[in-house]
Amino acid sequence: MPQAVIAPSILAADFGDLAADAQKVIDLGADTLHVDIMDGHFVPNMSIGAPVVKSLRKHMPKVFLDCHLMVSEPEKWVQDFASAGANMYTFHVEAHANPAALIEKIHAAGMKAGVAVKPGTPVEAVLPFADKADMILIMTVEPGFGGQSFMPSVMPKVKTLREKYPNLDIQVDGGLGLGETIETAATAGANVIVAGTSVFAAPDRKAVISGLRQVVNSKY
Ligand SMILES: O=C(CO)[C@H](O)[C@H](O)COP(=O)(O)O
Repeated sequence: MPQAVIAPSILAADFGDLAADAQKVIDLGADTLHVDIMDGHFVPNMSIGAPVVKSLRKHMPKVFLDCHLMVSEPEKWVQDFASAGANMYTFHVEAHANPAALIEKIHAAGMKAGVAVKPGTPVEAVLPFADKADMILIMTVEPGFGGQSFMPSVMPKVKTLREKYPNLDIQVDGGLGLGETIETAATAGANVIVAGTSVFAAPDRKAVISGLRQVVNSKY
């Protein structure tokens, strides 16, 4: 299993002071920033778009920006996000008819490509792309909102992927924090951990980031 990657979701950050709040979690030990993009159509909520990624990039030239596109037309935004400075572009398998072609397009634009699945979508939907994508994201909540409860029922998807792809980056996203949720996800084989509320709302963010990392890295 690859090493832990701790990716705080800026959905839970202070949007009025975004670059500074995001930089704080990097300074406290986070590896990357997870940037949630919602279009109000694929999910029943709206968040931010490429201009905010561009601003973040200006303030933090070296931080890895892992962008999760919860949008109905992921193909439409590839160039905008590449130009804005995104490092990874993760789209939903449910939102595109030809994921392999979209992965190629994302790579051609100079970004890493991730493929995400909603809780109700079987893992078989992403298996054909697990050796083409740089990361598979198994959603552990229904996408659209931060602060929801982790769904352990999706862990068999993580286990299946980990058994088939020992070196794959497997991301989990939604409701993760110290305690039972990270134990469950790491035991199943997840190594890229998105955590919004549990990091940004914590009195001791550093302890949460290092605690999540320790649990994941204890599994291999
Ligand atoms: O993708 C998301 C919602 O669609 C968020 O990244 C996710 O919910 C993380 O937030 P939290 O850790 O607060 O649950």
